[in-house]
Amino acid sequence: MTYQELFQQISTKRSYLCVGLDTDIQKIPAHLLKTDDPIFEFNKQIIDSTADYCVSYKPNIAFYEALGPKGWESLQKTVEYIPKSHFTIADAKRGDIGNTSGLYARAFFDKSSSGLDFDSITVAPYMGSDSVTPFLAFEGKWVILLALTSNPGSSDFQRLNVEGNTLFENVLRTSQEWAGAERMMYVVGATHPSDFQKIRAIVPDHFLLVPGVGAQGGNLEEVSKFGMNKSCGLLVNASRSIIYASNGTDFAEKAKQEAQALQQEMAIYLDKYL
Ligand SMILES: O=c1ccn([C@@H]2O[C@H](COP(=O)(O)O)[C@@H](O)[C@H]2O)c(=O)[nH]1
Repeated sequence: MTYQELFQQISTKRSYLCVGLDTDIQKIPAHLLKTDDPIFEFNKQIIDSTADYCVSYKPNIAFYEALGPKGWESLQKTVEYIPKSHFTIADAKRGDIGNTSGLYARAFFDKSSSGLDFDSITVAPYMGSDSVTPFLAFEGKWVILLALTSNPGSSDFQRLNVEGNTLFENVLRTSQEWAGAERMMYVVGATHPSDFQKIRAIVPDHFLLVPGVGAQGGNLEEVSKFGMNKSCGLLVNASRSIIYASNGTDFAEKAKQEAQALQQEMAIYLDKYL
């Protein structure tokens, strides 16, 4: 999916919501455990009930790889089930020496090799350019680079001063030499609302993937007010607050209500801040 196509989806849906598929076998409703593939059955019903209100899905790979081959199978079926109109994110936080990164890229982008065909993958920038560029060798695929993550430990390294700027600012500046806004996004946590203006000054055009709304307490209006650009430029993720809104037989209906409420709020901010 291209930058323009993503913006078109956002404009049509009046939503910049990304639903996080952090599907935990220990948290899904008991009645699904009787099915052949409870993880896929859960995801399928979540996707059916939320697709009208979001533009993206982000399976967090840890939840699937923790289950071994069965988990990878559920992941593959899930990615295939997501409508093509929705931007898919493998939240895998990969990155290694060049030849290894190339294989990670094949694992998530090359369907003929791995069975997976994500639009994008989250990548850690710590190992530098040669750890990131192999992902960009896959035409049309996106890298979403960790910049300022939502967790409390983000300040341990990401805010360290390096030659007058924080490390995350250096990540934002240097990585623009590797790819432009058409191929690269950045992770910026919703838990850092006061950093968005400074970040926008460095990356005015890029999309930001913003986790941390919902269970982590980030404020959607602040993120939207300070983070939006002329193409919206935001994909705001919520995982647990949507997919675990209920653990009963009504889980899909409750997830729909949560996703719809976020979409309705986003529609207001698109009018107000775009
Ligand atoms: O900085 C980051 C990067 C990734 N995440 C991931 O996003 C979701 C958030 O889930 P919630 O349930 O909405 O809190 C999860 O997959 C994280 O691993 C993040 O939270 N922060």
